[in-house]
Amino acid sequence: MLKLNQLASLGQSIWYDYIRRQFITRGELQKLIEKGLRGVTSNPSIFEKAIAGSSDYDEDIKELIEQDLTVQEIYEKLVVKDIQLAASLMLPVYYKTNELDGYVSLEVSPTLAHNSHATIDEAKRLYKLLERKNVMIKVPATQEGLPAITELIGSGISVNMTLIFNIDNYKQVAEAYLKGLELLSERGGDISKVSSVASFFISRIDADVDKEVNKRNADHLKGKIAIANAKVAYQIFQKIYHTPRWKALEKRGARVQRLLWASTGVKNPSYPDTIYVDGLIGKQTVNTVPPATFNDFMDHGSLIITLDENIEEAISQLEELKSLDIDLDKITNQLQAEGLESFSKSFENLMKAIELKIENIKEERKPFRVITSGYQASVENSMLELKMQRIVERIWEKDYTVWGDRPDEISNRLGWLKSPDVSLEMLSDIYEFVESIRKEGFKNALLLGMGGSSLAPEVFSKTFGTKDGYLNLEILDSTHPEKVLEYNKKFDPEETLYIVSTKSGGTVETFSFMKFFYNQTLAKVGIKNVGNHFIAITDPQSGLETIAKELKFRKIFLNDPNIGGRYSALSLFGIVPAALIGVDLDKLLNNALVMVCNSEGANCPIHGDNTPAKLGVVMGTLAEFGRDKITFITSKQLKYFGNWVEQLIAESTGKIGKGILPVVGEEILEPEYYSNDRIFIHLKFENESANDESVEKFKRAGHPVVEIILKDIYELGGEFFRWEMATAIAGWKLNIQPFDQPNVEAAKILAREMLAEYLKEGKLNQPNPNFEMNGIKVYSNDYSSDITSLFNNQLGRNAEDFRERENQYIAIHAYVKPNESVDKLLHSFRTLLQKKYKSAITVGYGPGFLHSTGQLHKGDAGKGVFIQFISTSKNDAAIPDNAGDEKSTMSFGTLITAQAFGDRKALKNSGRKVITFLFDGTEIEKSINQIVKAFN
Ligand SMILES: O=P(O)(O)OC[C@H]1O[C@](O)(CO)[C@@H](O)[C@@H]1O
Ligand SMILES: O=C[C@H](O)[C@H](O)COP(=O)(O)O
Repeated sequence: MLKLNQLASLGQSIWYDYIRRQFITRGELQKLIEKGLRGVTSNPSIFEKAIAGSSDYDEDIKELIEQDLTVQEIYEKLVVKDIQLAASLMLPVYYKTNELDGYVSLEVSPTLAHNSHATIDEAKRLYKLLERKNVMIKVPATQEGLPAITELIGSGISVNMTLIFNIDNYKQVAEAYLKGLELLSERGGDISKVSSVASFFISRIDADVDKEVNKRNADHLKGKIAIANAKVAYQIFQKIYHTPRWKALEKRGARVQRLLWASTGVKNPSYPDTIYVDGLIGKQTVNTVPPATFNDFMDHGSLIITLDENIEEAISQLEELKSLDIDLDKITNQLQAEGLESFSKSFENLMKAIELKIENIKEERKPFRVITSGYQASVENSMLELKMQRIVERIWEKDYTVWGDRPDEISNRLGWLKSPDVSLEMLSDIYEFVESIRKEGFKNALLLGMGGSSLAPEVFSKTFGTKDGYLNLEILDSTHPEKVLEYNKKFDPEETLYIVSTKSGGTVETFSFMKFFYNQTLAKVGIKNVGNHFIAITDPQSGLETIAKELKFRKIFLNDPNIGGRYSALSLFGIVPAALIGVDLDKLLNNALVMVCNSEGANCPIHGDNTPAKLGVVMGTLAEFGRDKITFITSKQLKYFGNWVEQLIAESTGKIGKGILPVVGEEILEPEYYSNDRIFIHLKFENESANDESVEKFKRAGHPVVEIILKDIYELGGEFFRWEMATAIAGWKLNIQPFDQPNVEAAKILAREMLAEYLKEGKLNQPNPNFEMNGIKVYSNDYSSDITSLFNNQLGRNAEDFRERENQYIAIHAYVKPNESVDKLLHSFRTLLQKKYKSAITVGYGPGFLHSTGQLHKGDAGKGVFIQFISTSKNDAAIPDNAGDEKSTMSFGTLITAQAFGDRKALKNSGRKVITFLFDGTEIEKSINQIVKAFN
């Protein structure tokens, strides 16, 4: 028997907490009905995401604009049509279950929740408008909502009472229902024809109670109270529907008002994903689940009655809560008020989203546009393939076979799909933490981390800047001793919060920074206070968690371990640093949620506007045609987003002899300097035209272009998600596993070997240079003895020479202290190289890029040629062996040199050409200039 039918035979119906037009019209709802789905619920947030996040409604909106309707009227037409369509599909269930199930719910505007009369009038009006028997009108269970339920039931209208969190409130709802039935009976109505559910919210309770429980170290109560509260409600339900008063109504055909478990998606990723389904199975109940929970339950949910089990335990858990001085009534009442507020906000946002849609449609604005330039047919074929193989749907079902034969490093790397939701739940905790930091007078935050643990915070710090009264956030991801020392001078430890950020909890650079700054801070503020200046962001049970506990860090943020570094922007790794500079995370994450909605399976890129899927297909398909250099042309303000997306694409796709090379920060030249291996991404704000002309030229020259136009910086929330999903889809297309980084380890091993030798012999064993030029040591694969012939031999005399091997690129690896003037120099060298070789040239600082593009450099088809600049340093800084201890066996200078030569060896071992220049750090600019001159 089908799983949902088995569940129904245990007395529980599963409804779906989700709706959107294509989900209904493309047959997905029908498929779920065939699997045993018995109802649908909606709420203002669901409609907000559906309408703002897709083009599903655009055709309707176009027609409605013609009719000169208000935004509110347009909204109503859209949702009424959705509910009617869904109700028609559900009608057979309604009849088959003898009118028990088969309902679709529509909520009255939450803004009316404190006005009984207005709610009643509105509910009646909507019911009439819907013209379907199998609909329920959703009414918030406020004090003013209670008389509404009596009147509505008394008028024969089926009602879904929503936003119930509290036991007493539930009793009031049940009482109002009974009164409604009695009223209907008095009025001569047929009480067997009316139906009702009481939507009792679950996971939001745990999310709030857990915070209080944490403060009291009562870990055993975490994740328990929401279910305990629901079990008590269920006991009350059973009592109410056994009273003589009920029996009398039942005789006349009345149905019980079933408890409907709502908010049953897991908000805390460390809890089992079906906890709020498995734990709440019992007779005469409904559970309305969001799509992710539905998939999880179908995959591994259990089918055992649990609601009647362990009631004593549930009661004692609630008692214990009281004894800990946690007032559940207060929390649940507050939750109702907040729930109402957030639905009202969604409602407002929804109106704004419709307004924007209307504008976009009227002005034919397209915030996302692909110009395929001759590849249209191939892209369309890939889209079809994507559709036929149900790739988007399977990603949301967390099906690892989209990318590989084994689940390893795939199944436990898909947590990012839920990051915006999960992070939203954590905001109040994070804000509380930020307030405490601000109150204590911290001025700076220095984030210590590499790759995925540092790039999103850098986007936030450089793009959003610091809001008044918040911290100045900077990022340290260079082990160059001069850079480390610069921060030591720049930031007074007394005013600084150090964010030690590493998923694995063991990255050598991050640990070295941590030990260094710990000792500096210890010297300044003393052992009692030093821990107060440090926080950790890491995975549970990582090495960092252990050490952070030992060193008494003021806070340890434990991230969902099912998220890889480059996919962590919208998780704690990105949002904690963002909160410290005052980014409005609610706005950012809601923006991401709209993109989540845009990327859903219901929004097929062929029949809809699933832009992440489209983008991923375009990236993957064009790469197969040799257009494997994805070149970002961005607004100045969005420059750092380029660095984040660079890691995402390079580390995800560059492996097993394949890869897409991201090119960011390139000077924009005339089309003649580019080969036919490019695809351009034009990412800009609206009303901005700085690069439009150049982009037009690229289009005219036959290059494919993707245009993405943002309204404001908060739309970056959506961009993070769009590119994550697109990269995952490009991975499918290219037949690679996008979540591992198999070649990163190679360079690490070789660097470690060098360091081990150093520890044994007291010096680094560097290879012998080929030749020296004015103090610059030069290393290469050939026998050249001057720079000009070296470049000619290794790169070629001209573009034709260089491009003999199709699609080559040059990557400049700079193991020097990053600063503005060096940056300029490196980029002008880059431009010179590009002009000469008419090919893509990238620049990255070491060792940062090792945690980003380094994977692709060693993992792709060997298309890169590498130029390393390594500067020694006069001022070195010792890396303490242990935090809190002066003893040191290695310095940052030694570490970075070992990393550079380790990577040189790793690149050579994998058959790449590498040219290395080693020079004195006091004369970086002079040295680079000399090299550039010789090249010229
Ligand atoms: O967060 P962690 O574990 O310190 O890793 C930092 C970076 O290093 C890498 O693992 C590559 O070395 C990246 O994937 C990651 O973003
Ligand atoms: O009908 C119920 C609501 O739509 C829903 O379950 C709310 O859940 P949430 O807490 O996940 O927003």
